[in-house]
Amino acid sequence: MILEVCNVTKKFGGVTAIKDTSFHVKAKEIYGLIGPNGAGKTTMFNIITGNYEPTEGSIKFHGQKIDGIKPHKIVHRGIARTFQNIRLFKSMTVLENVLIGFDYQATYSYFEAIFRLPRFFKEEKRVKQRAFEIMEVLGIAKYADELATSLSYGQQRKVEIARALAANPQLLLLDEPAAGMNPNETHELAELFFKIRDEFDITILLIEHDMKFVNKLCDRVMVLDYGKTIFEGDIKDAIKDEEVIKAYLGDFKHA
Ligand SMILES: Nc1ncnc2c1ncn2[C@@H]1O[C@H](COP(=O)(O)OP(=O)(O)OP(=O)(O)O)[C@@H](O)[C@H]1O
Repeated sequence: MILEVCNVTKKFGGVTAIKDTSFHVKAKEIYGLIGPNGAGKTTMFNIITGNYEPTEGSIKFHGQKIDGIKPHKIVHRGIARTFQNIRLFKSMTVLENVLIGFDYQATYSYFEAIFRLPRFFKEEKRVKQRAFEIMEVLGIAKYADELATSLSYGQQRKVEIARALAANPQLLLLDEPAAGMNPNETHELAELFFKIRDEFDITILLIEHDMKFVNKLCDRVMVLDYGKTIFEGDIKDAIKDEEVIKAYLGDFKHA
């Protein structure tokens, strides 16, 4: 088991955003976290990535407790994420944005960097090469020297995913990756995630509203409604589940 969410509750003052929720994700699975607006999905991501501490319960990654650990240390452990609203550096190129994801992995010292010693150059070359490999897989290498914000919305999402992959994660968390995309782009994105899972040998946990996309991509899902788990299991069963259909006001019919 790569990720175990155990009886997590998160309260913000009087608001209970997540209530006694548990689920687990297996290695190389594509797992969906779904539910209506305000259900607690992003809060769950923020707990897994160390941005929030759970009020109760715990998170285990490869069997080790990670709740209470700072976000940058969780990235070191092997969990990277993208955000609901694209967060790219506006004045940077696509390549520079991807390179940001590598920073913590630098093996040269501050001293070696200042004096531009050989290890610095060797490491810089290795990192740049890896950035191009990642951009190649995502089909954005041709835009390497363009300003990231000059790309289409769909391509910018890929830059964000490339940056997350640069951290060399074992678990990738994607917050509404298909938001704002047209059906063609969404179809292409689903294929890309299968490719990413296989080529980078990683597990994907994603939040998504587009049920067609979830149905195509996910092995299993967890459905939250007002912070409570209303379904956990196979996507094929989720789309037939009465309570899930009710919470989604029939959205699943289109899946
Ligand atoms: N930092 C915070 N302080 C106070 N309340 C918060 C905070 N973050 C989230 N909440 C509340 O927790 C609940 C769950 O919010 P959350 O953003 O996790 O939902 P969501 O399922 O991700 O929704 P959406 O699909 O709209 O992104 C909401 O009632 C929200 O207002």
